[in-house]
Amino acid sequence: MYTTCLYDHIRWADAFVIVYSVVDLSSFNEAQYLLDELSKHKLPSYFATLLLGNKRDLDHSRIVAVDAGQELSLRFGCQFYEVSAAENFAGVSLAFHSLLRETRAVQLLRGLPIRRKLGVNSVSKVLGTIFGKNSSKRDRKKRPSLSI
Ligand SMILES: Nc1nc2c(ncn2[C@@H]2O[C@H](COP(=O)(O)OP(=O)(O)OP(=O)(O)O)[C@@H](O)[C@H]2O)c(=O)[nH]1
Repeated sequence: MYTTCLYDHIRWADAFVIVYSVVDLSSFNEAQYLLDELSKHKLPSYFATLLLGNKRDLDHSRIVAVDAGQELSLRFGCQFYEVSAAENFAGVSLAFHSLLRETRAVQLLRGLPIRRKLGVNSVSKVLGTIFGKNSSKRDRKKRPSLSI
C-alpha cells in the first residue's frame, strides 16, 4: 500500500520534500533510499527536491553530521537545509519558499517553446526566479545558509 502510494505520488508530483531527523540515522538512510527512488523514476525529467535535516536544536544528540546531509544533497543535486521545526518556523518556511521558487522556474521553462529554452534570456530569467532577482538589494547579497 505504502509503496503503491509512493510511486503514484512520484509519478505526478513536480516537487518533493524529504525530511530526516539529525538524531535518527534510520531516517537519514530512508532519505537516501527515497532520493534514489526519485532519481530512478523521474530522471531524465527535471524535478525539484528539498532535503531537510530536522531537529537541529538537538545538537547534543546529533548522529547525522551536517556534512553528511550536504554530501547527500550534492550527490542528488537537490536543495538542502537543516532546520528545527520545534524552534523556528521561519527556517522551515524559507526552505519551502525556496523549493516553490525552483518549482515555478521549472514550470516556466517547460512552458517555453523548445527553440527558446536554451536562450540566454530564458536562462537568466529562470535563474532570476530561483535566486530572487526581484528581491531587495539587501536580500540579494545574502547567500542561503544551510542552517535556517
Ligand atoms: N526537538 C525537536 N523535536 C521535534 C522537532 N520536530 C518535531 N519534533 C518532535 O518529534 C516528534 C515527532 O513529530 P511528528 O510531527 O509526529 O513527526 P512525524 O514525522 O509524524 O514523526 P513520527 O511520528 O515519528 O513518524 C514529536 O514529538 C515532535 O514534537 C524539532 O525540530 N525539534
